[in-house]
Amino acid sequence: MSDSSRPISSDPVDDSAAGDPTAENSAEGGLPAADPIRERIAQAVRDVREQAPLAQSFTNFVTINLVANAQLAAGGVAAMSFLPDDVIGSMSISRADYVNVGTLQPFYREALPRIARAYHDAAHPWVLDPVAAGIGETRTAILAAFRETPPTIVRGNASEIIALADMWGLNAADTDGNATDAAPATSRHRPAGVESVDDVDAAAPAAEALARFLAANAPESRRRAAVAVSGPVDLVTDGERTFRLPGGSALMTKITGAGCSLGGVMATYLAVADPLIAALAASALYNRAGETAQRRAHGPGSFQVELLDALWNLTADEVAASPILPV
Ligand SMILES: Nc1ncnc2c1ncn2[C@@H]1O[C@H](COP(=O)(O)OP(=O)(O)O)[C@@H](O)[C@H]1O
Ligand SMILES: Cc1ncsc1CCOP(=O)(O)O
Ligand SMILES: [Mg+2]
Repeated sequence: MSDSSRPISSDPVDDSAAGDPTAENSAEGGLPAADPIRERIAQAVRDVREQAPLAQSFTNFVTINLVANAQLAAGGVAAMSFLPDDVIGSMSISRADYVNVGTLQPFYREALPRIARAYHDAAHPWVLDPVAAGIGETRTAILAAFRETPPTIVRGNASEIIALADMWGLNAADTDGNATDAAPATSRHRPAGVESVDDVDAAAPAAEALARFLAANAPESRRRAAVAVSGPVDLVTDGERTFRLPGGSALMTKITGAGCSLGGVMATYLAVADPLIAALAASALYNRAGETAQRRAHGPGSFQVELLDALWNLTADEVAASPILPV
């Protein structure tokens, strides 16, 4: 008996089933093929493969291996550390960093705000993955502290983005990106552990408010920022422009670390590109890679292997041609 809730393909590999992303783009009012954003995405993919930039990670210990392997497969270089002196000292060689609060230890409460302060003072670009935002006193204290020294990109699922915006006092009534003195330290909103309980579209106002806040409170030398919300259709915004990126595979929810490794790869792209392009490029790469992997996999195990191979094999033009729909 088959179980239709199991998103597992056992069909033979047929890459002709890949569809034509260009046709999907024009059918759905996507960015035109000649839009400069597409060329900048392709350039970011090529630059990472040519320059192999280091993007350092302070990440959770469930998915740390997949994060490193995904960064390598995208063409970057990985280094993982949990020591503030290591992370801060390596800022001179790491061109962008990735911070993920999935599995916290008590000492991270002091370490992570110190690292974020160092990033801010050095105008060092970084991606925050606010895994399980809204859950736990230590995580809430750390995420609340980041409001003073905000990241360049926030990447999370819909519930995490809503919870972080809520925690920082950036609800729909405060969408101008201004910091308020009276931000609540806690969030009323909670994901189900590391899983989202909200639709991506429900997170759009929070994502846009968050992106404006990040840009307005970034170090003076770089005032640009982005927020990427992942789900069946991803949403990427810099606070002024918002895009939907359909695609990917439901099997991405059946391995642990699809979101974390997407965040790590976003940091890799942030090493060579501005925040909006980095967020779009990584999201588009993951969507196309998820589709390729689903066609080839027979379940979650082979899916993870195929996902890494697809991150490696997709061409810059294939990534740039991915459906990107302005909202
Ligand atoms: N139902 C789905 N269909 C297609 N792609 C999905 C689906 N759910 C998640 N993805 C993709 O999986 C990756 C991780 O997203 P998500 O599961 O939302 O992150 P997280 O693991 O942080 O919750 C993203 O590339 C996203 O586009
Ligand atoms: C299962 C788990 N528990 C704490 S962090 C983590 C990994 C979350 O990974 P992702 O957000 O990419 O699904
Ligand atoms: Mg996640």
